[in-house]
Amino acid sequence: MRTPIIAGNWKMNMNPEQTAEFVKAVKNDLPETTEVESVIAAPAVDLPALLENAKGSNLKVAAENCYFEDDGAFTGETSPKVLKEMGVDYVVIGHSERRGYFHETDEDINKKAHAIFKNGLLPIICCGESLETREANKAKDWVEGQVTAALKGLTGEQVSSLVIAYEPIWAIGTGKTASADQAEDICAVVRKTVAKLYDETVADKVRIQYGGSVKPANVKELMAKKNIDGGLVGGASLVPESYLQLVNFNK
Ligand SMILES: O=C[C@H](O)COP(=O)(O)O
Repeated sequence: MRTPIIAGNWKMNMNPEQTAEFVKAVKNDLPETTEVESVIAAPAVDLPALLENAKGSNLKVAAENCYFEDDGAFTGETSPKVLKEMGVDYVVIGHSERRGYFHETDEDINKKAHAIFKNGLLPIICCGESLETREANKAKDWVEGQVTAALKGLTGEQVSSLVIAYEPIWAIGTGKTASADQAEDICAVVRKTVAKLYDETVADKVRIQYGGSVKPANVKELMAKKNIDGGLVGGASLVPESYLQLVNFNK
């Protein structure tokens, strides 16, 4: 009953010309949005090209980040209000690269989640542990803590509609995928955390993605798991053929 959601996260890898070419190459072979939601998260500078070329297709558009204020003196930031005006659907927040390189805190991520909802967008909230945390057997507590902090003050209705992406940091861009069982294990913790904070109905509705070296070769096995409703895909989302195999994983 949860619609699978496969989102490419391009990170800082494409320009507007490449964006336009990519969308032209995939737009006619995407599944119906009721069957699988196909999303691309692109850098802010590529969003106009992505939106323009995706018009009338089944491709949904995400920003890779935004600020938690709508406007003001915040040099270099991206307004969630303007993202909405442009026609963006989702905003990725709390990616481990933003937490690590740009020092984003749980509190920032929570403020962003509120700002995203205020503007009628939907967040894809990332969480995930480092190798050190996993080896110390603390991955479950860590992820539960991140999810709890990110959702603070959101309503059950809001949480039912958002997406949580579990991305173990040690599996990102390393070629080391968490095994389907390891991924399922923590995605189940994410759902249990939502049930504990809200209730079973909200937990049944929230969609949970796994991210970390997802590719056409492992997407089916991951998507077969009970608590995995999608993927947040970096490297393998940059090539049209590979992206199409990912979003059409069930064919
Ligand atoms: O947001 C996507 C993740 O960071 C995964 O990246 P990757 O598929 O290149 O490992």
